[in-house]
Amino acid sequence: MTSTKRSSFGEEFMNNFKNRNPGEIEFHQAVHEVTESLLNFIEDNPKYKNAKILERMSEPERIIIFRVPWVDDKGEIQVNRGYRVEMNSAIGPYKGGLRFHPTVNLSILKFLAFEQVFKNSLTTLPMGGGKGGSDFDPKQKTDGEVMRFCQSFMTELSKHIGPNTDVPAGDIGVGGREIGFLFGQYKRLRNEFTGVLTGKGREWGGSLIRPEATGYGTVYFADEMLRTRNDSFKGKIVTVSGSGNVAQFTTEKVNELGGKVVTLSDSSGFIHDPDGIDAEKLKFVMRLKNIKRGRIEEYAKKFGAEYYANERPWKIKCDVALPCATQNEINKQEAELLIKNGCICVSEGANMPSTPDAVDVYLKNKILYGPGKAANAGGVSVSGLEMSQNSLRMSWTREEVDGHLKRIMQDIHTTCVKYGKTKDGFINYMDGANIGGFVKVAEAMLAQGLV
Ligand SMILES: NC(=O)C1=CN([C@@H]2O[C@H](COP(=O)(O)OP(=O)(O)OC[C@H]3O[C@@H](n4cnc5c(N)ncnc54)[C@H](O)[C@@H]3O)[C@@H](O)[C@H]2O)C=CC1
Ligand SMILES: O=C(O)CCC(=O)C(=O)O
Repeated sequence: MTSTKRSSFGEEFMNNFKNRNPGEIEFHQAVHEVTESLLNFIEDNPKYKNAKILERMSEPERIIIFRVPWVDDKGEIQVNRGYRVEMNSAIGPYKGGLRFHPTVNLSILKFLAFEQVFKNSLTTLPMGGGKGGSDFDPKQKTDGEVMRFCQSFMTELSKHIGPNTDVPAGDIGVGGREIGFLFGQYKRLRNEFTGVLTGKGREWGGSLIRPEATGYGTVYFADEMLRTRNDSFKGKIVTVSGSGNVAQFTTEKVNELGGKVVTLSDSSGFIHDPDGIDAEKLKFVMRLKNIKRGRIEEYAKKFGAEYYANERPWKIKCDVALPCATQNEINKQEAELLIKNGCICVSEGANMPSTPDAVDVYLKNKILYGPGKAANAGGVSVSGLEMSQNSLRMSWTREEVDGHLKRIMQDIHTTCVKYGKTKDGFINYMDGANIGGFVKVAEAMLAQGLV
């Protein structure tokens, strides 16, 4: 096959895809990245091309959009929009988080749901892909307001989900509090106590290690990558962005493995603490973010660290960078700065935090780059284990779940190496994750006929 033919398939596919999804730039970005990785593979395996697998995988099986009316503390009616994108169920029930954030729109949820399909396939567990959420902003809302919103959101969503159909979980703005309110309303409406959501509390069907899993997994994956160069976290300076669920447990695990985390951020700015964010300081961050729901700037005031308003942490010199906040939070200039300052490894706790030209910089410089769909798959993996425990009506110990998580992250790493190793020995984890995630879903779709 000539390279002209290869690129013309890609171009035609992307043009059609963009015409079908006008203006959805994040969705375009996610599909384009996967397509680039898959072009040669699909040309070499015409069964996938003939069955239009990529065309089908980039079209959601179903999208549900609904009105979410609720009453605020002043007695005023508020109206938000709710979504669930059910992307692909070839290898299991739809599975993926809910995001509550004012920026939520269809493009963002379709990109997240598309990524989730590949990620869930990589976990080795039987989970399809989906994602949902709302443009509701939980910031500065009281617990009562959040509860009323969640109850209204679930009143509609409950018609479309179920433990064998679609199992949502948390994402940005959706943590233990929100999952509790959502679960309570589902149970009340359906009169069923089932594993319809993951990330539940320990006492009511949740799994140990689920809160920690995404952050721990991101660090386990980075550790696996470092091992390929006979290296480890010992003595490494690490920059982390975000200060929510993923950032917190990423920091905890880096500390445990002997590295030093020197930054955290939120949407208002970042803090730099050259002495390191140790266990005591991390406890303060957890209280600040999970209970007080305050701003990261307060860390600087408490511990005398530097605070940089409206900036991101990538100008700080580091060995390892772990973006754990949101999409497109590292651009080309920032990626170049990371390399210039000696960064040797980027492992993505967030979904698609690096812009395409930032990824090009990592690959051109042959640093260790773990894309989100591989590096942050630990969260959904333990969600899968939560579903297994719910089905068995059993709870596994912390050690058991952590052992499974470690093994799954190692398996994902092995898959990336299998499909991503280039002739000169460099491991292109992006290609590896995209091809490795694709094959299992594509084979299932071929086996199940035209659905
Ligand atoms: N919670 C989970 O299990 C998983 C989460 N992820 C991804 O990890 C990332 C973080 O999610 P969580 O920690 O769960 O959410 P969270 O709501 O607990 O924390 C989000 C953090 O990102 C920061 N943030 C949000 N928007 C930002 C912006 N525009 N600029 C700078 N900072 C911003 C927030 O201030 C907060 O610190 C997201 O990309 C999410 O999709 C990926 C896999 C699983
Ligand atoms: O735990 C889950 O089901 C979903 C986690 C998630 O949303 C993600 O992996 O991005």
